[in-house]
Parts: sequence; structure tokens; C-alpha cells
Amino acid sequence: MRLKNVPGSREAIADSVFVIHEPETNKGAWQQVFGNDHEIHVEIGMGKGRFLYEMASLHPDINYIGIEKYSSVLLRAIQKMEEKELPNLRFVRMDAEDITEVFGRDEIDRIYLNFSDPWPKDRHAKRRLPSRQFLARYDEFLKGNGVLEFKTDNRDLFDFAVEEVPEAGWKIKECTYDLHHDDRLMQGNVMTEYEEKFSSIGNPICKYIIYRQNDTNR
Ligand SMILES: C[S@@+](CC[C@H](N)C(=O)[O-])C[C@H]1O[C@@H](n2cnc3c(N)ncnc32)[C@H](O)[C@@H]1O
Repeated sequence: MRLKNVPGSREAIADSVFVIHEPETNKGAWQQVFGNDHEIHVEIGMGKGRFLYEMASLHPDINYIGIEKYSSVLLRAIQKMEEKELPNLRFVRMDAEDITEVFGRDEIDRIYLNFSDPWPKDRHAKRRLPSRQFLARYDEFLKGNGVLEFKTDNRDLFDFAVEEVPEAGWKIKECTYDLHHDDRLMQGNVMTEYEEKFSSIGNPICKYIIYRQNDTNR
């Protein structure tokens, strides 16, 4: 079945208890959604949620929020949660362009961008999730000692992302152009759906971990 043809995905999402509706009403109060004061990690552009589901299973003491633009894709993640619910994982259907309306200052401990859409045309560069425009948005809600992790097999997108880091006032903590042959950075690596697909045909996976330059806690 093609995802775009899944009937009623919008309605299924509107009814789902695993989706946070009107997420902007939780700005500054996301800990109340989970009922604890554990760290909150966010994947932006989560797709069908394979990475987050595994992360949330492995780390029950961390809360995870997945953000996805398309209902038809998010529906797959919801179906998985209906089979086995994880209390530390919730979803938001939204365009990340509006993300600063949803999270308050210092509310998020870690951001994951996995295999973000490349937007290859120059005039669309600001739509790329690791662009300086998006990094400025993340600045507004990532904790002072928080980090952002980005993985992709798209070398052009990765080169662009690396150049954006200092432009946005961030710094690179770790960087590899071949994650799957880097024993140190592979420790604890959880494969995303796209990572599995592209690494299986031999594409090298690039990864960086970045933090804010003004972070004096390091
Ligand atoms: C190529 S898929 C990668 C999915 C998953 N992260 C993985 O690695 O398997 C990119 C996903 O990001 C979502 N996406 C792209 N731009 C987005 C945005 N601005 N806001 C929310 N989701 C977005 C797309 O709908 C798509 O599901």
C-alpha cells in the first residue's frame, strides 16, 4: 500500500492519543505531558518513527518527541505505538518552520536531524533543516549544554550543513564522513529507516554533533 493512499490518515491522527494536538499550548510545559522531569529529545522530520521508537525503547528515562509534517507518514508511527505503547514517546504533526511556537527556552536537551530533505535548489536553502535559519530557531529552545546530531548520506547537504555551523554561531564537537566505519562514533548508533536503506547499497553515512559557541559549560 502506498503511504499517500492510506485512507483517513488525517482523521486517525486527529483521534490518536499518541499525538500531541495544539502543541503550542505546551510551550514551556512539556515535562507535564510526560509527567516527569526527564530530559526531552526531539527528532525533526521523524518519518515513520523507526529511530525514535527504538531510542525510546532503549532509554526509558529519556522522553522523546517526534515531529513530522505529513499525516500519511506519521500514521505508520502511530500504528506501531498501537501495537506496543511507549510512555516516553509522543508525536507532533507540524511543519518545523513553526517550531519556536512549540518549545520554550531551554526546554529541549537534544535535537536529532536524520536524513533531512535536501532541498537541492539554492533558493530553497533556508528550508533545509540544518540551515543557519533553522539553527537560529533551535537556539531558542535547546538547553545551553544541549547538542544537535545530524546524519545523512547526501554529501552535498552535509557539506552545506558543515559550512552553516560557524555561520550560525555553533561549533562542531564530532564529525565523520563514514560513520559506519568509525568504531567510536558507531557506539550506541541506532539506525534510522533511511540509514538502513542507504547504507545497505554502500552509501557512506555522514554525521556531525554540534553545540552552541556561547555555551560556557563545555
Ligand atoms: C527523508 S525522510 C527521513 C525520515 C527519518 N528521519 C529517517 O531517517 O528514516 C525526511 C522526513 O522529514 C519530514 N520533513 C521534512 N521537512 C520537514 C519539516 N519542515 N517539518 C517536519 N517534517 C519534515 C518529511 O516529511 C519526511 O518524512
